[in-house]
Amino acid sequence: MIAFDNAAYSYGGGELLSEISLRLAPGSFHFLTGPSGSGKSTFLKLCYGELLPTAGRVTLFDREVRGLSRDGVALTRRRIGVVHQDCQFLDHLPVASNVALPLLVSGRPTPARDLSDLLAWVGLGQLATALPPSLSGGERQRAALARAVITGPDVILADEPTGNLDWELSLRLLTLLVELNRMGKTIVVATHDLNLIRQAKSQVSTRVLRISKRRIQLAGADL
Ligand SMILES: Nc1ncnc2c1ncn2[C@@H]1O[C@H](COP(=O)(O)OP(=O)(O)OP(=O)(O)O)[C@@H](O)[C@H]1O
Repeated sequence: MIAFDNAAYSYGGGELLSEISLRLAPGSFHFLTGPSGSGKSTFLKLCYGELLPTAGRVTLFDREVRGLSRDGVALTRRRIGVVHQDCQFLDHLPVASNVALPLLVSGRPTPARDLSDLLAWVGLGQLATALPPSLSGGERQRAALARAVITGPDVILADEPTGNLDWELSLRLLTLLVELNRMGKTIVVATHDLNLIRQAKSQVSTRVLRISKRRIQLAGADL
């Protein structure tokens, strides 16, 4: 589904990520860990074609990203939902409209029933008409997750989705990610939170990737 073959990335200085070769299989659940500044966000950006590898190959859904046209990249991105750490919303639009925005932008209809089901699933049914500035941190993250999945993506990438949440809210978000994985979605979560990873491991089969010295390795079972 997403494959790296000897891929590397450099922002212009030395290589930040080197010799990355891995496969994210359909339906897999991966965590990505590593020190601050080691390249976790950069790796996720390579996973959705926001960045192109500066060496080697990244293949998304059997198409090498470097060979994709601009439209090809846009179409590919529709199959990938991204939850950013610092999720941004259009503050003058209610939560429901913000969540539905990706469908609007891609010219697809938003069945009202689907939208209300999705908001209920993330626990925001009562806040559909609220404006984003009134949401708590946990509510914002769940709205961001709803927005990332409304297009029915095959892959969900989440960058420190629980970074600003307390443990209880982190668990709630994790439960939603686990449910998505059980529906067959491929999940990649960048996180510093080893407790979150341990908790996930008790619920679902996950693999942990760790960035160390510019390489990405499968972490041991010692988490
Ligand atoms: N657009 C950019 N131009 C130049 N350098 C960048 C750019 N984006 C990130 N970097 C640098 O690349 C390195 C890795 O950044 P990245 O955000 O991928 O790390 P991270 O592991 O996600 O960090 P954190 O855990 O702190 O979020 C950092 O040193 C960062 O300053």
